[in-house]
Amino acid sequence: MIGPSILNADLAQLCDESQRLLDLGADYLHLDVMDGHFVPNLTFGHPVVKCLRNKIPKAFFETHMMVSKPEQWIEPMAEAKVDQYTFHVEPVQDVPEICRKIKEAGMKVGLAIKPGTSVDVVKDYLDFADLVLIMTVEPGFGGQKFMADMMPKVAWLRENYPDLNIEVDGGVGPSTIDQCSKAGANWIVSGTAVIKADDPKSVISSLKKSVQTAIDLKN
Ligand SMILES: O=C(CO)[C@@H](O)[C@H](O)COP(=O)(O)O
Ligand SMILES: [Fe+2]
Repeated sequence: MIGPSILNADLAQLCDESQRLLDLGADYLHLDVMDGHFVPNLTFGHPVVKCLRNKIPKAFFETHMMVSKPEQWIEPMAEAKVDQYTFHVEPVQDVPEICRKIKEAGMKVGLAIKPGTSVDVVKDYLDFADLVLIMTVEPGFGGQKFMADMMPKVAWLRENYPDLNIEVDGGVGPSTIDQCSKAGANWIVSGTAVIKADDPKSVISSLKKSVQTAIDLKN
């Protein structure tokens, strides 16, 4: 599954850019929501996601919630018809409670961890989650360098939870995808590498091929 991040796209053309990426083979849209508090950057929130949903009724929307109070945005994002609510566990006291509220609101649950957070932190919550997002850059900005030293987290999760959806996000593109897919990631976020490519369709298809090849080799 390949989900482009539109963070580094022309946000004045959010709808056209999103539709273009879906038409070029993207499986879902990864929407980066930042509150200027959990991360030192601001993007957009549920009003924009809702408008985008009105224009793109069918695609799978994942919101990557880089926010200090993820509980605050569950209802508005559900109203905006978000499919998957992926939040960072670092600022949260009661992770199972947030997971329960997300599910109750009708969305899938993603648990995200920053590079400095051990994968042990999520292991007690996997029964409540549909996906774990391993950040491969410090959250906050697109276009950063991929952190290969996050791959042991992915590999450990894949080894111990063969059916878990594992997403990587940050600096992933044609030159780094093989490390991710070999470690066991099956949901791939790619921003700059897709958006800035001369041929985004072939980038999306090469990312997919790498993931599929790794899955085939394991089976
Ligand atoms: O969540 C984030 C950054 O915080 C990501 O979704 C990036 O925006 C992906 O962009 P690239 O690193 O692929 O350019
Ligand atoms: Fe993201």
